[in-house]
Amino acid sequence: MAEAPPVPSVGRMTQTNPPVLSIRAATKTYGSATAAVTALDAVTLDIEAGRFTAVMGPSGSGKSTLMNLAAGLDDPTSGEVWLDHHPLHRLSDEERTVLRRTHVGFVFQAYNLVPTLTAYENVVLPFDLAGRGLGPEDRAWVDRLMTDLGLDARRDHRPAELSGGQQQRVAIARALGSRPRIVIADEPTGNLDTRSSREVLDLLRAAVDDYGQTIAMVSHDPVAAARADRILLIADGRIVGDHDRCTPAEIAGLLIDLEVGAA
Ligand SMILES: Nc1ncnc2c1ncn2[C@@H]1O[C@H](COP(=O)(O)OP(=O)(O)OP(=O)(O)O)[C@@H](O)[C@H]1O
Repeated sequence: MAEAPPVPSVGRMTQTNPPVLSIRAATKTYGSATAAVTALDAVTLDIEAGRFTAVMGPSGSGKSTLMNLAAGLDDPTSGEVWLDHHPLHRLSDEERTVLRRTHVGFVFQAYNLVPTLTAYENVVLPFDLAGRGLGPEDRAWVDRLMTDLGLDARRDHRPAELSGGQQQRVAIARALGSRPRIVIADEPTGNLDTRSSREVLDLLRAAVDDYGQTIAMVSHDPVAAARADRILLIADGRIVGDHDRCTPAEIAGLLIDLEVGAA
């Protein structure tokens, strides 16, 4: 099976798990000539299996671009993106779509639930999209997720009949239901109040601790990022910091240093 080239021996010393995602010298440029914007600049990194990684950085620093490349939603201008040993940078759009359906779960700030489907139907939608039904094990897993996420009494409700926190829990159940190799969460608590945010972060943390899920989360919130095992800092399209678990205060300090450094 093909492999990503090894990551250069710099950065954190605590990496122990094999990578699910390997990005090598990935550059993404939008536009051309004088209007060209380098959104990502030769980024190299591994996202390890079974860990919760937070990606932080100022607005426009390249976080969404990085996540889009990681999920195969977009192509690097140059460089390599390997997802679970699949070279995304060499696949066609169609091949990437198929791989995404089986390998990637998404949680967005705006929930992105299908309004005409019930909570349960939304959760099992990835199985339908991937063209596979639910086996008995899948059913048991989805039922367990619905229970663990406190959604049993809301199974047959449509998104409009749910609170923001409940809708985000449905989105998390949908992302975890098909046991993807990686869950990509883009500001998952951005629209939630403090209590719902904490619940959502507890669930993401539990998915990593109890189910061995791999999660990469973009967030602006130091409290959210403090739940992660690793904090990646990005500025001007480059990784400028790579830290093991930090407190919210430490993360806030890192972000202030970034802003001050950029001023
Ligand atoms: N489709 C596009 N066309 C042109 N430029 C783009 C496009 N998408 C992103 N950019 C530019 O690339 C850079 C990185 O954008 P990106 O959305 O990745 O940043 P971000 O860190 O996610 O920002 P935010 O926190 O505000 O969401 C920005 O300068 C942005 O203007």
